[in-house]
Parts: sequence; structure tokens; C-alpha cells
Amino acid sequence: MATRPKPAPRSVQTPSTPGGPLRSSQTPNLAYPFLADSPSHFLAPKDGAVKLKVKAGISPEARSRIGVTPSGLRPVTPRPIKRVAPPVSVPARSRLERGMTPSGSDDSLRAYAREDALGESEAVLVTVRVRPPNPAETHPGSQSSVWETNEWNTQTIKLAKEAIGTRDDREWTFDRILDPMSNNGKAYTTSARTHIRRAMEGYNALIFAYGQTASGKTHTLSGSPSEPGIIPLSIRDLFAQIRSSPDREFLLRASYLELYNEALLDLLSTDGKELSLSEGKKKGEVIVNGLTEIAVRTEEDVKRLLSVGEENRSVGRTDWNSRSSRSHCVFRLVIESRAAGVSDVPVGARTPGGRAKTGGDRTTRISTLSIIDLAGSERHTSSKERNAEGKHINQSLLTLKIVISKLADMASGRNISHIPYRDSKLTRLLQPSLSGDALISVICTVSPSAVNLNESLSTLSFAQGLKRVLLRAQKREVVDPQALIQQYQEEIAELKAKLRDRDEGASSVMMTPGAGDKGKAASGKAKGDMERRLEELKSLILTGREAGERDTGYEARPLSPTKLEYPKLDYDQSTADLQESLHAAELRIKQQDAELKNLRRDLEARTSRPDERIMHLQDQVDELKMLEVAYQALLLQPSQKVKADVEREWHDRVEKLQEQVRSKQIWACRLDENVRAVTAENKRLTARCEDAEEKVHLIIDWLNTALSSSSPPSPTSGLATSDSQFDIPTLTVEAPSDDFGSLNTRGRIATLSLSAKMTRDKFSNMDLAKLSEKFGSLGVKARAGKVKMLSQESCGDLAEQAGEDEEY
Ligand SMILES: Nc1ncnc2c1ncn2[C@@H]1O[C@H](COP(=O)(O)OP(=O)(O)OP(=O)(O)O)[C@@H](O)[C@H]1O
Repeated sequence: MATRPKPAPRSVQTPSTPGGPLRSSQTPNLAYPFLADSPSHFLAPKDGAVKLKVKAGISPEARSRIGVTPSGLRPVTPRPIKRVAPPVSVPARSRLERGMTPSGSDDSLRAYAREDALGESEAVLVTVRVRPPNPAETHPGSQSSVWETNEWNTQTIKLAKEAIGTRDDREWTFDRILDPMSNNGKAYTTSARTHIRRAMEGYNALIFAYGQTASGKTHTLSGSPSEPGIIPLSIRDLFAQIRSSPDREFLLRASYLELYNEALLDLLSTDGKELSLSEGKKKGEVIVNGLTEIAVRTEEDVKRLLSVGEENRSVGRTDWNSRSSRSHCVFRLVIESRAAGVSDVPVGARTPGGRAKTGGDRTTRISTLSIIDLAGSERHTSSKERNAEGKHINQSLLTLKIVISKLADMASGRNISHIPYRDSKLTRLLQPSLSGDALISVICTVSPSAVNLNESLSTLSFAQGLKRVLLRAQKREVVDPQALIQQYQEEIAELKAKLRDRDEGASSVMMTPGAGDKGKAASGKAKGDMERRLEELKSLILTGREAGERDTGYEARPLSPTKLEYPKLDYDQSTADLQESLHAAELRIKQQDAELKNLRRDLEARTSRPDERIMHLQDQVDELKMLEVAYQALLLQPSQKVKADVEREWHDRVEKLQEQVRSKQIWACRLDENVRAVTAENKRLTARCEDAEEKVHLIIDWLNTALSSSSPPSPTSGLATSDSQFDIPTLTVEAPSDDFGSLNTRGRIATLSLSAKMTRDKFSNMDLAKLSEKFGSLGVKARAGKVKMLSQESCGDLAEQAGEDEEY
């Protein structure tokens, strides 16, 4: 382990005090000498045994809730079980309802309201802080930071192109970006103040820093004496809030633990024992068994407690950080508060009329504020021990990343069946908060150096995941008999009543003749015990006025001139460390100079005549109103673009239709021409048909003549005859060859003949009506320039003849 001291032998005795659950002790605390200054701040047994743990006064139920083991405790006087009202869950109040009114200028008021609003959202508040470059990262002529932040928009960050010639122009947006010039005070107001105040109102709050090693987590959370970080500033603010709440009483208990190589260690205990985790009674509740909790009454108490913890913390030199945190470190403060004055009414007290005395608002607000300095993710180092530590650190951070990404997916509606909280002790410890029971603020720290670009990008992607996680933190106001503040107040009321009774009875004891010296002495001692106990309990409960009186460390007192002139020199510090401190101080001076300049500029820019400014603003408002009216009117009309689109669409359609019409017209013209040509052809053919018809009539005449005449037809008719048999003469019809169509192109004369021979008798006896039976339908055959009338059978025969024959 790095610089964790060996456990010092310390005897913690188990006291057996019959006089009640809690006893004060004037014995100086040996393990923590600082406690000697204010012994009554811490609960210790009456018999003088070293006792730091506040758990001595907590009932078993309360112990399980706040995570204190019962081992080594005094027996707890059983108290009557009271009815426990269900927790009163109060939804987050709106910004306007909140009673915290800032003072100062308009600008500061706006900034305050914005900062306050950030913490109100149900999402995680994510701040990214860029560390200033250290001497090793500052090269003459080169850009000092790879990150570009925007002076006017404090929520975006992107890579500076000129710094590394990147083409990655992504812009990341978070709740707040703190540039290298910003100090811890700014970090506190933007990332923690709202959460501290909400914690005092009864909300659980978790603040943690995440980032690569040496990126500035510890600087942001713990800071240095000259520039206190978020933890000391939170404590200061918290006590200031107590001072300004005279109507409430508070009880604060602090603990400090670290997670080193997956082992949980109590930083306020030197026994070096590993703490264990267990499930609480409530679903998702996780308890750290055996954790020391110390009641704190002043800012100084917390500071001392933190410095004891810091001494015990595991830190070591790495290749990148001379004092690197080798563990995850958790500072926890349990805040209980109640309306002031209810303690004066004992439980079960009744009015003279027999009615129960209520004593006002009996609810207790209980919340836990946790501030965690995570160890930084890191690459392989030159030291074996550091590598082993680094493995554990990286593993637990990886689990945290996975858990966050699953929670983010769940928040965006994806069905996630399992979240691996149990894969590391860190996530197990954070489980109640991460599963939505706390308001969370995360400060993601990044290095300005190009060398660390990949780690910085990974930090930003973690931060983006965080932004998607949803929280459902609720104010916890309960009537809880186990609340420590309630137990104390009731005990105060009981002690007061007993002392009153005793005072009333004392005079009668004095008067009793049998009362001896021994009895009087015992009675006096018991009274003294009760008075001391009463004082101790009263001192643990803080009220506004008392906190102001007690908190000596609140306002930094001016140093004595001697101390101012001769600051203490630490010769053990290395030259490199001193140079680093010097550089940091120089940077701070530069930064303050710049801030001063900005403030001066702002001041000068501010007009000295407010009326003029109001008028100017009024003009702007009028102009904006006019613009709004014009916009509204424009909104009612279809936009120019929509109009142009519709016109273009219709124009295209019309053109298409016109094109179709044109092609139809061309088609119609051609059709017209064709019709005309066909009509002409038709006419021509009709004329021909008429001519052909005439010739057919001639043939029919011939046939009639042949059939009716007893003599063969006269040769004048152009029909050839035969004697013996009455052959049907050949009928020759002279006609232009084209009368019978295009086939008759080769002969000038067409000849019609009937190829069948028959006697006249036979022919004349033939029933004309049966002519078609004999010849079938007549066809016309052109052959070798002659046209013949043929029966169908002969048509078939002839069809097999020379190819020049054609039928129509
Ligand atoms: N914003 C800052 N202004 C000035 N100096 C800073 C700032 N942030 C970090 N530093 C300096 O950088 C060094 C490393 O910072 P720090 O120890 O806080 O890093 P870390 O992230 O906690 O590292 P690790 O994870 O290794 O513990 C310290 O010397 C610290 O003073």
C-alpha cells in the first residue's frame, strides 16, 4: 500500500455503564489529540475509556441504518417503541419557492438563479473542468490546451483545431464548463452549492469527481490552504446555513473511508481493519459495518477530522502525479434536523386537561451528503505496486462506467434486466445514490494536454452517459424514534424533568431527620452526572446562535503580523513540488488579474444612468414585440418555400400534360392520314369490285344461258363448244389483268373456265340450287396468266402445283 500508516495499537474498551445509554467524558482523546481541545464534542464513556464512535448512543435499528456495528458498544437502554409515521416524501421544490435570496447585482442574481436551477433538475448535474497546463505541458510556441471553451457560452466545449489539427468538430454540451482560469470557488458555486443546500433540506446528495489521473480531482475537491476545494467550502457553507436557521436544530455526524485495492478502510480508525458491506432493511440500502461516525459541532471539528483522514489516506507518486490518490475516498456527513424547541415536550406528556402535548412539528429531516474523490483512471506505470493498484482502480471505474451506461439506457426506456452494482465495491457503495435516491453532481476533470486526449475523450463520453441518467431524489422528513436528534432531544427533556423533580424533592430530603451525609452525597453525585449529561447532549445539538458562537474557525481571522511576515517554510518539500506550487500560484495570480480586468470592463460597460438603460431596454422590448407580431403574421401564411414548392410541382405537371397532348395530336394526325388513305383505297377497291361484279354477272349469265339453252352457246358469246358431249364451254372474260388483284400481273387477259365436263342433259337436269353441291363454292385461280373458276376440290389439287400459283 502506498503511504497508509501501519495500524497503531489502540485499546478500545467495552464500557459497561449502568447510568444510561450515553455518557460524556472529559478524558482527552488519545488516538486523536485534536479532540482534547473539545472533548465534549464527542461521545465517550463515563469511565474514561477512549471512545470515538458516536454509535454508542444509537439504538440497534438506528445503527443498522447509519451503518455502525454493534461490536464494542455499550448496552443500549431499551426505549418504548413508538408508532412510526411513514416517511413524508416531499417533491423537489421549484426554484421560485426556494427561500434563498441572493444579494447583489442583477447579473449575480441571474447567475445565482441559473446555478440554483441546475441542481433542481431530475438529471445528474455534470460539470467539466479543464485543468491549467503544468510546466511540463507548456512548450514555447505551442497552444497550451487542446480544448476550446467559449467565453460566452459556458456550457460547450470542443477540440481546438489549431492545437492538434483535428477534424473532430464535435461540440459537447454539459451543465457547466469550467475553463483553466476558473478557481475552486467557481467550481463550488456551480457544482456543489445547490446540492449542499438541498442536503440540508432533507435530500440525500452525492458529489463526486471523475477523471484521469492528475487531471485535478483532488485539487477540485480538497484544494489547498490557499485555495480550498469543494469539501472545505461545503462545510463552511453548511455551518453558515445552520447559523442562519435559528428555527431549526441540527445534529451532524461525519465519517471518512477509502476503498483501496477493493478493501474498505476506515480513515478515522487506525486499527486497519477492513470494513464489510451488507444489505440494509430497505430495498437497495447498503450498510458499511463498523464505520466510525463522529459528531461534529464546528467547521474546525470537520477540518481536524479531515486532516486525520488525509494522514491515513493512500497516496503515492506515479509517473504523472507526485501525490496521486491510490484509492477512492468517501467523506460522508449525516445531517439530522428538527424544528427548534420540540425537545422541551417529553414524549407522552399531557396537558393538565389530559390532552397529549404535541410540542409542534416532530418530523426529523435525515439526509446524507457524500463527497467522493475517485482515484483516476490510468495507464501502465513504471512501478509494480502502482500497476497492481491501477488494475483495481481501472476495474472499479470500468464497472462504474457500465453501471452508468445501463442506467442511462434504462432512463431512455430500454429494457435492462440487470445492473452490475455488485461487480465492484465502489458501485455497491454508490448503489443507493445511483439508483435514484440522491441528487448527484459530478465534476469531470480533463487534462489540457494532447498526450492525454484519448483519456479526456473517454471522460467526456462518461460525462455524456451521466447526463442521460434520471434521478428521483425525494426529501426525507420522518417521524422516526430512531433518529438520533430525536433520541437526544427526548433525553434532554427527560433529564430536565428529573432535575426539576429532584430540586423540588431536595428540600424535603434536607428536612428529613433520617437523611444521612452518605445519602446526601450520593444524591449530589447523581445530580452532577445528570447535569453533565444534559450539557453534553445540548452541546451536540446545533442551533443557529450556538453554531455561530462555537464556530471559531468560520471567518478566517487575520493572521498576526509576525506570521504574515515570516510564513512557515517547509524545507522537506522538493524543489519540483515548490516549482509546481509556484507555477500554480502564478497561474492563480494571472487568472485573478484576468478576472479583475473582466470585472473592471463590466463595471465600465455598465451605464451610470439607469433610466437611460431602462429606456434602451424598453426600446428593445418594443422592437422584439413588433418582430413577434410580424412573425405571427408570417406564420399564418404558407411559407415562401412551401409556395415555391407547390408552384414548381404544378408547373411540372402542366408541362407533362402538354407533352402528352402534343404526342396525342401527332398520333391523331397520323391516324387521320391513315384513314384518308384507307378511304381512298376503299373507294378504289369498291370501283374494282363493281367491275369484277359485272364480270361475275357475265359468268352467271353464261351459266344461265348454258343451263337454259338446248343448244350450245353461240360462239359470238365468246364461249367455245363441243359437239358430242356438251362440254361446258370455256368462258373467256377479257379484262385487265389487275381487275383480279395484284396476282394477275403477268397476263393481260384473264380466262375463266370450269374444269368439270358434263353433258348438257346432265347439266340442264341439274338443280341449279345444287350447283354448289357439284362445284362447292367457286374460287378464282390465276394460273399462267389465266383466271379460272374452280371447285374447292380442284382448288386443293391445284394448290399443290407450282409455287407461282396463288389463291385469293
Ligand atoms: N485547476 C487547477 N489549478 C491549478 N492546479 C491544478 C488544478 N488542477 C490540478 N492542479 C494541479 O495538478 C496536479 C494534479 O492534480 P490532482 O492531484 O488534483 O489530480 P488527481 O486527478 O486528483 O490525480 P490522481 O487521480 O492521481 O489523484 C496537482 O499538483 C494540482 O495542484
